[in-house]
Amino acid sequence: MTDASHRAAVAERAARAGGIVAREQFRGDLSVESKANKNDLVTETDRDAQRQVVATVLEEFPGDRFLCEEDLSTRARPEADYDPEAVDSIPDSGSVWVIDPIDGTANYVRGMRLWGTVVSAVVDGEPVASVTYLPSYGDLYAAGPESVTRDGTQLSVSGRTDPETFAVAPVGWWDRDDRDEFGRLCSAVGDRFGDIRRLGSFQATLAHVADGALEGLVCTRPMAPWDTLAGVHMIRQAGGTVTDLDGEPWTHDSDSVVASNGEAHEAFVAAGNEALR
Ligand SMILES: O=P(O)(O)OC[C@H]1O[C@](O)(COP(=O)(O)O)[C@@H](O)[C@@H]1O
Ligand SMILES: [Mg+2]
Repeated sequence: MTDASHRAAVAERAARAGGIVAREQFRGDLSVESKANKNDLVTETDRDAQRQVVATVLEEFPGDRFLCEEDLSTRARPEADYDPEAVDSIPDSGSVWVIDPIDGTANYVRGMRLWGTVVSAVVDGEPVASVTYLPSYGDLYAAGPESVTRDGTQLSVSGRTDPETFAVAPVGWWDRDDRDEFGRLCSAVGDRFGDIRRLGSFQATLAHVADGALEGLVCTRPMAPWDTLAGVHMIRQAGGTVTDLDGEPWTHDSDSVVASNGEAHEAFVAAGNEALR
């Protein structure tokens, strides 16, 4: 087994393990707190699921580093041999695991099924394996070095070529003072494409570009690697295109995300830039 395939297997096992913890508490009696604002939510379950993901990874890769959405200050598990080492950005060299224990916490809290547990294994700055597990749907997306699958079936992006038939997601959310940017983005997307979706989980939206359900998405804001990295990797393995608003290939420190099936990518870039004007 190569190091990459070992990491891919562990990413899948860890995402499943964390997702099962979250699924057990879904629609239960949740303890909900807000973080940066009233609508930026975290539950105790986010932390429980993250602990499970981290503990599963540490069983196979003790000493590896982690970039996680939630605080990593507590031990992975009481009897763990290692305190996990947290980093706050993706290092250029060495390995790191990027984790969002529940992407779509607002959906989760509302009892809506679209949320996922997301794990990427990154080596020398690049993802070698990414998994998005959507426990309430039972779907597991997994990207390795050469392909991406959903529940074992290989994926490719949508084959549609006519933008007037595209379904496109304007992604992200804004502070109240900047919210007209979202309005402009919806308008710019509506002017160019057939239909709009906003799903409440960035990683699920990216997975749906990889599986061809959506033709693309536009996010005009900087997002964290746990919101983006796994799904960007999936779209590339499915044959799609992912850039920033300058049309340059997306990297984990890009300040925007434009993802498409590769058809009319310039129209997606134009929609994002129009929203910023
Ligand atoms: O697709 P939408 O509705 O724009 O939602 C995107 C939002 O979903 C999220 O990916 C949800 O993330 P968390 O639940 O992990 O906080 C946000 O990062 C992002 O703002
Ligand atoms: Mg989250």
